[in-house]
Amino acid sequence: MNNTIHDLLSAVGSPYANAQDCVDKCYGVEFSDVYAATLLLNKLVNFIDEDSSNDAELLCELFHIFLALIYQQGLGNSCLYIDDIAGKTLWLAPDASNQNDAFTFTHLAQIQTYLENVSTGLDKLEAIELAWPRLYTRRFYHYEKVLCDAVFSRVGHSSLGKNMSADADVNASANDTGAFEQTLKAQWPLVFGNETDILSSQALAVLNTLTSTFSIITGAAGTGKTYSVARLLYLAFSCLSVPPSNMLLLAPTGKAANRLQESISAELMRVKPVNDMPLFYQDLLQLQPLTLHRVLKINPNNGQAKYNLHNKLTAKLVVIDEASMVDLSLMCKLILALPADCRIVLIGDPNQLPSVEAGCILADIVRYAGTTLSKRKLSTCYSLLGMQLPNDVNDRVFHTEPLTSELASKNICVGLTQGMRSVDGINKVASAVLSGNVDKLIAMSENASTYARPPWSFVELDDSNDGKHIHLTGFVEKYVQNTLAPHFRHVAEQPSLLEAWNALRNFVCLSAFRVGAFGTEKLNQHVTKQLNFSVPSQSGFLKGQAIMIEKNDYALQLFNGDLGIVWPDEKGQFWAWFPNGVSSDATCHPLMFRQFSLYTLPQNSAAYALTIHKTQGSEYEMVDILLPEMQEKLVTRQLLYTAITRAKSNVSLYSSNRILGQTLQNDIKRSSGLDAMFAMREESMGES
Ligand SMILES: Nc1ncnc2c1ncn2[C@@H]1O[C@H](COP(=O)(O)OP(=O)(O)OP(=O)(O)O)[C@@H](O)[C@H]1O
Repeated sequence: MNNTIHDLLSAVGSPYANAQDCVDKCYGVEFSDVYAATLLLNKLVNFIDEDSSNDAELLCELFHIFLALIYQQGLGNSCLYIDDIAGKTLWLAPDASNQNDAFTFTHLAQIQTYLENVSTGLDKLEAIELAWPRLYTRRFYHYEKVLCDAVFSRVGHSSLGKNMSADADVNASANDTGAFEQTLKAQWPLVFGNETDILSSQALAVLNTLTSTFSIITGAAGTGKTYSVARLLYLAFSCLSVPPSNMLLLAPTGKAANRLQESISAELMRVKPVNDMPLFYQDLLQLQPLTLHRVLKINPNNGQAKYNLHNKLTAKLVVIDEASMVDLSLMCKLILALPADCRIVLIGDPNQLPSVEAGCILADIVRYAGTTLSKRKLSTCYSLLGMQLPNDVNDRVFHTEPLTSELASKNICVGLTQGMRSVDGINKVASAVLSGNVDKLIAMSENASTYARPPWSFVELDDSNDGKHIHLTGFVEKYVQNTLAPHFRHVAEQPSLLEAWNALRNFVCLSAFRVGAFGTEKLNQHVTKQLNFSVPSQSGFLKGQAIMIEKNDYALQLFNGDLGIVWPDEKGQFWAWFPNGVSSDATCHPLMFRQFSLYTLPQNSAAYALTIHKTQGSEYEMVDILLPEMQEKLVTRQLLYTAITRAKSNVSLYSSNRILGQTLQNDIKRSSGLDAMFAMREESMGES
């Protein structure tokens, strides 16, 4: 068998003349996908018997199965479900112009027979793992297995302090438990002062986390996740004796880590012991959130982590914020590098956009394990504080439905549901998006018409020329002229940097993409054009201009996605200013800025309008969302949900009915085998 893609493709009797032909005929497939699938097949033919290696139909089918696997991984799926492709046509162009293009797979039984015929070869290939009906590349199979092992090995061990347990079924040291309870009762008024009869979901989430080695706190934006984490850190030190030096606060991106620092220190300031500030408290305030890449010291050239299975991190408590953005491979690397007795806490909103790379770990675990606590766990939490479990305690934290899995009885996850920040209307709008309910979304907007500036408005754009709706053509120019340019003119007119920054952060215009008529590039160009002669400028930068960093610069501590503002110093010289979080020194202004020369900044761009992806993890008072004028598969309900939940007070969506309807139909469902692995593990535990 020859080694070139061209030869291999023709040898397997594929319908393609060469790799480019395959790319042209399989809509969405990239050259690298064809290359990877060809390499796999090329290797496999060395390990299979002569009959099979001469069976053109089998090889052609295998080539396309490998191609589908690589293609699915590129879309963020960790595996390929064979039953999802059997008998189906893949890669058909949207206009379906040429019926000969794309590929139709044979039926399930035939694929199963093919894979059985080459099963010995697949084993020898070592790059592929078949866990029928799932097909993986070995790497992703290994990642899911590591994660499954980590969850199961940890959830069996609810723990308090060093060797303690809150659960009745695990042996506890009475002395240690007593000391824990005593300190907890003493510290409780400081952290959850008014919760003396009924515990909120936040308090229960913190107590659950303190008594578990693996736990999750989920909730939409503003439900108090950070509020809970700050109190968890405080109690972990005071009640479990975990020193801040053994705590790791992690986030998936530098920007998310910066934001976490801002919000955590603000929350920690609120639980500050008033007159008698213990020394450790200063250390807690100094706790610097890091990215996962940074803490693991991942070599950007080869992806190898300095800290790993054989060289573990020193940590007793690890909190991973924005966990929905962490991909499978990175999470797996982190878990391998953590000591077995280290508590792992995942924080995030599983309904937001999943990670850019493959995986949807948070959503997978939460779906399988549920977000409610058992009544027994609730009683334990109340009794730790010497409180009685009320008869009418909020139902939502109980297991209200029959448990579907063993893992669901392990009290892994507490869901926070009450919005503490945004007006209630925004949470309802976000829920309607998640349930895909277009009519409800539009109706909610009509009901809101009595407000001066409604919490939610849907501004319908249309092509129909009926005179009733804003016309799609020319919309962007008008929008910039009437809304976006005046906003930034207002920012530039502010008397001080701080006021300009606050004005800038008050409002954001979000678009789904960079390119296209409704893309951020076009919007930014239009704003620059509008403001060019009416706002002071220096070296091509306008006063009050929003600026976004596009590349990490560890030396300058500026990270991809960091947002800053162009503003003059007292001598009139323009600089880029980036907020520095909240100062722990109460005498300083709460918001400090770091100042950078405009000439030495890492790669950056004007940021009058931002993509939704770039604002994941940020919040604004008011948000405008522009959906693209064309139907796009990547514009999904998760994307819209993420955009809407950036708003604290008001959100306006500009789109047509048709595009909105299609967006809500595009529901990201990533394939992963975690559910199946969890179920198999439970089954094997049941048997043993
Ligand atoms: N129990 C509470 N009592 C009073 N204020 C609260 C409570 N819980 C949260 N808050 C306040 O509500 C706001 C939002 O909370 P927080 O930032 O913790 O939410 P979040 O879920 O972390 O949001 P995001 O996902 O956007 O980071 C904060 O100002 C916080 O101080």
